[in-house]
Amino acid sequence: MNNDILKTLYSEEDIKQACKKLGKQISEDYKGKTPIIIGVLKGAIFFMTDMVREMDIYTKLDFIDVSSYNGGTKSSGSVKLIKDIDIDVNGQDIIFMEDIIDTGRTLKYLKELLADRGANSIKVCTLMDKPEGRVVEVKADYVGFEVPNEFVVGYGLDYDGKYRNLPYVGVLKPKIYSDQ
Ligand SMILES: O=P(O)(O)OC[C@H]1O[C@H](OP(=O)(O)OP(=O)(O)O)[C@H](O)[C@@H]1O
Ligand code: HPA
Repeated sequence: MNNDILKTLYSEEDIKQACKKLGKQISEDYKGKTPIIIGVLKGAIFFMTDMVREMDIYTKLDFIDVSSYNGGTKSSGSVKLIKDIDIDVNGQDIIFMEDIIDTGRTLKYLKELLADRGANSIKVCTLMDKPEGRVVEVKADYVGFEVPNEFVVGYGLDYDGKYRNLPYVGVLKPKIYSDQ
């Protein structure tokens, strides 16, 4: 699997430092509160589990699964809800945990969904933000890295369902992609 990687963008150590910094910031911002941390499956699993252990506040955890990429590198344009959260978010403070914001479609859909359900506040924490990929306007509140306009894999992010278990974030060799 490692042989498919052209270059590393963020090492395990880079990611660890980013989680420490963001965890500290969120702990300060949410002091005295118990935010509901919602991990956006599947890509955010590693980031979420590392992040919550860097927070020194009470939290409640839940997960939502949406999909719009059908395995390749291009967004299908429509976001599909696959698994909903269990917690009632009415009046609650929400922090979405994302691995990446690219076109912004996933996040826009999720923010609207929970705003309709009466959440008190909705913020977004993402490991990576790809501003050049944006199709709809949406912003993250906590960002680990601003990434160039390349399709990245690893640390939860997949291409064709694979590479999520790479412990770092990288770019694949061009011959691996079948849709670029
Ligand atoms: O800003 P966008 O263009 O909407 O892209 C970002 C979303 O795309 C990926 O999820 P995907 O739908 O591929 O599901 P996955 O997390 O299960 O891989 C990623 O994990 C984000 O949730
Ligand atoms: O660059 C990316 N890599 C993996 N999954 C993604 N989903 C949106 N953008 C990306």
